[in-house]
Amino acid sequence: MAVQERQFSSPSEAAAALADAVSASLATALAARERASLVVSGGRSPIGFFQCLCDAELDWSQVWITLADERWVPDDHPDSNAALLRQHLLQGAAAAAHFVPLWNGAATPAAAIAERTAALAQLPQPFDSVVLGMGEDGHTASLFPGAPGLAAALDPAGTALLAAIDPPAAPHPRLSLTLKALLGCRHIHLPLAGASKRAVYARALAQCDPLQLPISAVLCQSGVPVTVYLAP
Ligand SMILES: O=C(O)[C@H](O)[C@@H](O)[C@H](O)[C@H](O)COP(=O)(O)O
Repeated sequence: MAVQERQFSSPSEAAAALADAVSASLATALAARERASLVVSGGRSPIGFFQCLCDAELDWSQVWITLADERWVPDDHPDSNAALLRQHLLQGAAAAAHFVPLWNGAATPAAAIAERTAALAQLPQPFDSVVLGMGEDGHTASLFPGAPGLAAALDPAGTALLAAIDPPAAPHPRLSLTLKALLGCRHIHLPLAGASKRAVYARALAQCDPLQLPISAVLCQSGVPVTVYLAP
């Protein structure tokens, strides 16, 4: 396993440390390769991290950003992850970054896969950093337990970068990066706050059964280093 744990006394301390680590990974990438890439998750918990990261002193005009997953709603909908990013990350210095959204206005996530797969080629790959989240059902990105197509989206030998997912118990159809795409990176960061998420994380590490707790697919692999930022 390639998991390193870091403990923090509050979610805001964890968010600041995560922003420092991601900005250092982007600075290293820019020094070595001219362009850098970053994949981030939506949901509620990354807002503090986004607000710290957007002020980082980087040549943001050479940074390409996309999402680990998107809810299939217009990009001005309150549940849109793209809207969240525009509001909290693509601000200040980071407004100069190139954002490659997953939502493209197609009727369904499945109908968007071919065109958005081509769009993802704009990002330098492997991605420099992937920042994931985790739900209390063990989903990460939009790889939800019990969703039709989950096994294919979790296949490390699969070739697809995107999967259309209908979460059994969460709102909106989704377009998600597959496990293959998420692992195509130099480093994965996973911030986790609260006792319930910590308990799910401990089970996922112990059981390593991705169909039950999809985050296990990230935690129980050894190809890509994973840093977990734990906060109360
Ligand atoms: O669009 C999404 O819903 C996400 O990308 C998802 O994978 C998220 O990271 C987790 O559900 C955690 O969400 P919270 O941060 O809201 O707890």
